Amino acid sequence: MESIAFDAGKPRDFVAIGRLCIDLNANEINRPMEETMTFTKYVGGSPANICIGMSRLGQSAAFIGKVADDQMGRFILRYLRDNNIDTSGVTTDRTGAVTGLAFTEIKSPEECSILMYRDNVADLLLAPEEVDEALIADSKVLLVSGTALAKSPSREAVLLALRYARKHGTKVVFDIDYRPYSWASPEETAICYQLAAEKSDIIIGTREEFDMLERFDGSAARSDEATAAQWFGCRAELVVIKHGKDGSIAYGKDGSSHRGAIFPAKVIKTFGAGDSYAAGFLYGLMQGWTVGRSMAFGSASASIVISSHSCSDAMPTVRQIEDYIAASQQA
Ligand SMILES: Nc1ncnc2c1ncn2[C@@H]1O[C@H](COP(=O)(O)OP(=O)(O)O)[C@@H](O)[C@H]1O
Ligand SMILES: O=C(O)C[C@@H](O)[C@H](O)C(=O)COP(=O)(O)O
Repeated sequence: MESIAFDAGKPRDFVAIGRLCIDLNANEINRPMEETMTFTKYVGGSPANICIGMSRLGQSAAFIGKVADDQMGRFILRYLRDNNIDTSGVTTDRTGAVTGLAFTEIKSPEECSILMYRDNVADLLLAPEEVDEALIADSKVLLVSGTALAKSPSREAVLLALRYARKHGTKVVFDIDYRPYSWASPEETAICYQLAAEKSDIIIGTREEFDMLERFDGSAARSDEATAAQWFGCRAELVVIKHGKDGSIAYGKDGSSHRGAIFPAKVIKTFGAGDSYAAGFLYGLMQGWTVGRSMAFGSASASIVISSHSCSDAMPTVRQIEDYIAASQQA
């Protein structure tokens, strides 16, 4: 498969559904959390990061989600608007729910972890009746974050969004985005993930995330080929499996496969790699580029973000990625 066709007649490029949160990234890096005293606040949440990435790349983007009725919620809304993202699909909670927080621990470039505070979070209170059908109908791509399936009513909201996408010919990109602390059990996770994966055109995840999704589908150690074949039996036309610093592999329904190499990076922290990769990769696909070229663009985007302190705020422009690729080719 060389490239993917999107509905050129739709006015908006991209809409994402899922969580809008706050990242608090350790300022004193290369230390355990116990010894970290100060943090910098950024907008976070994997689908928010990808949406910001798409907007930085010049794509018209919108978000469907829910924020808390507090200073953090207002900060998120303002940041999205400042980044040219249509927030008409973002509602504000009125029940006293809070904004999800992700404190990041940067012990070393290889050893990063995230401490999440996600009790009573507003993002998981998005209700089906708050999903704007027209926003999905008017967008070429709907990006679904798997974490939004973790609880009702957000779970039903996402399933309805998938239905709207199908009805209106909007391509669905499913980013598995597994965050264990959001889920009651691995069994619940696998079953909900399957409901979304079987309705998706492009599925992106790490090997570990696909293993979670395919928990009931055979042996523990599944090959990437077996994973791709399973989802081609449903609706998928492209399955992308990410392998950290070992790069990525994309399988096309036509039997093709493409390996994505990595670009050198002065790694500060590894989180944000997947989100920036997704933004760069999807941007490439939406330009009609080949899968291979789109993967390279995504990998370079990831290297820029992991060499930076934030995820959302560090999302690069097309020019930055092109310059990064050119510089690494000269080195
Ligand atoms: N240490 C690294 N150096 C350079 N690129 C990296 C590194 N880690 C990840 N990447 C890039 O980011 C992509 C996604 O990273 P990965 O860690 O697999 O996803 P996630 O962040 O979702 O777990 C990889 O395919 C690769 O292109
Ligand atoms: O997704 C979150 O809630 C936290 C993110 O904002 C965070 O920065 C992160 O973990 C990024 O995830 P990744 O791109 O999958 O590494």
